[in-house]
Amino acid sequence: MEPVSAAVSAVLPAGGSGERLGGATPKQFCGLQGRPLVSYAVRAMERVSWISDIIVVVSPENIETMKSIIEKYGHKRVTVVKGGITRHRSIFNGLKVFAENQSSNRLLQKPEVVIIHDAVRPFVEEDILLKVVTAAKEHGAAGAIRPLVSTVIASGEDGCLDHSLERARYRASEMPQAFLFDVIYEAYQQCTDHDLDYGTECLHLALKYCKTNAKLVEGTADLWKVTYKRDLYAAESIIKDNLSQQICIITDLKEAVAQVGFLLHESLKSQVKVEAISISLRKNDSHLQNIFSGECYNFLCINDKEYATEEIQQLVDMLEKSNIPLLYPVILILVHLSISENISFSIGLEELTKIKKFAREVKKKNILVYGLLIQCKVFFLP
Ligand SMILES: Nc1ccn([C@@H]2O[C@H](COP(=O)(O)OP(=O)(O)OP(=O)(O)O)[C@@H](O)[C@H]2O)c(=O)n1
Ligand SMILES: O=C(CO)[C@H](O)[C@H](O)COP(=O)(O)O
Repeated sequence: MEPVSAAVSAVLPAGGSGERLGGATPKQFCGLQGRPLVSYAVRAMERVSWISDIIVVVSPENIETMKSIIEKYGHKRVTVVKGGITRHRSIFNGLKVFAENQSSNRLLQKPEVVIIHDAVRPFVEEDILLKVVTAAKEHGAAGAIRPLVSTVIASGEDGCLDHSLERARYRASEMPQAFLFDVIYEAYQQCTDHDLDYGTECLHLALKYCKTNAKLVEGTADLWKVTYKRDLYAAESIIKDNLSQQICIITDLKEAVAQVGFLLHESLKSQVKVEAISISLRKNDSHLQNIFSGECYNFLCINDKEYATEEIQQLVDMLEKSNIPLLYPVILILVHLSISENISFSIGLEELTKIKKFAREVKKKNILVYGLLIQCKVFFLP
């Protein structure tokens, strides 16, 4: 991926009440796999190293809730800003922290490009963010689009069909969107109260007030906005699916063990995202740290040592020390590969008891340890 050659920050409006979803808790604070929806969107931004500040705009009564979410999930580079009564007013408040001195928030460094992304669209990836930011740098504004699912029609005053739009010509406007900061800030400053109270489209404000025709970028299907209750269930299923789709295979440097890891990698890679690393855990490898922060929750450690508890303990220590909170159960499968001429397992009862005890202990930390013994017999040809 080409590096981004502009200062970029992001504003995440999260100040709505989620009327269409219903219930007492606004949708951005609803838990998915035990973690609030807004935290997924913040995490998606935070993972992108070239985004400097992340502004989360929430209603005044939810400021403390948001601050505690930031604390609990260890979010970094986030500033919480008080929202307005409509989405446009919330976004405008978010932008102001880069342009105006305010009593409640310190003035932040103005970015060249600002991303605007609804906090209730949790699955935004770096590549689409990069596309809209690059296009915004060139065109002044850019936004993700999707094909329409249904035809848009207009009804007349009598409640009957007045006209319909040719579906193939129109697109649904989604998020993320990105703007040259000066363009979108100018548009918000110029726009009317009617725009702020009834408008739904930031790209439209840039066009109307700054004559900036946004570049439209084809987005992926999972950019949709959580709006109704069924969307929460869908989002939860996607999260579960993503978690089971990544595995990291760790082998030590011994040739036979590394070979097994390689073969496993080859056979799994068409089905799941596999990271295979061949390291000694003692080296506290930074690559492994990156895998943790990439939110991989499944690890397969293959070794041929008789006493692997020490190694698995190191992995657990590294997991705990990594910045990511252990939000879901981490699965650690310990494969003991015994390659010998004899059929008997070389791992002793004492070691098995130790592993069982260790597994019971770490289960309390949401880390599930499983053990597998594989005996390979070596045949020597005369
Ligand atoms: N006063 C508002 C209203 C909305 N939003 C945010 O804008 C995004 C998209 O808006 P929408 O899906 O319409 O959210 P709600 O307004 O909460 O939903 P509803 O219209 O069903 O009440 C959400 O992240 C929402 O929290 C905001 O920051 N401030
Ligand atoms: O899709 C969008 C941008 O075009 C917005 O997310 C959408 O307009 C928000 O509007 P509403 O609050 O009415 O759902």
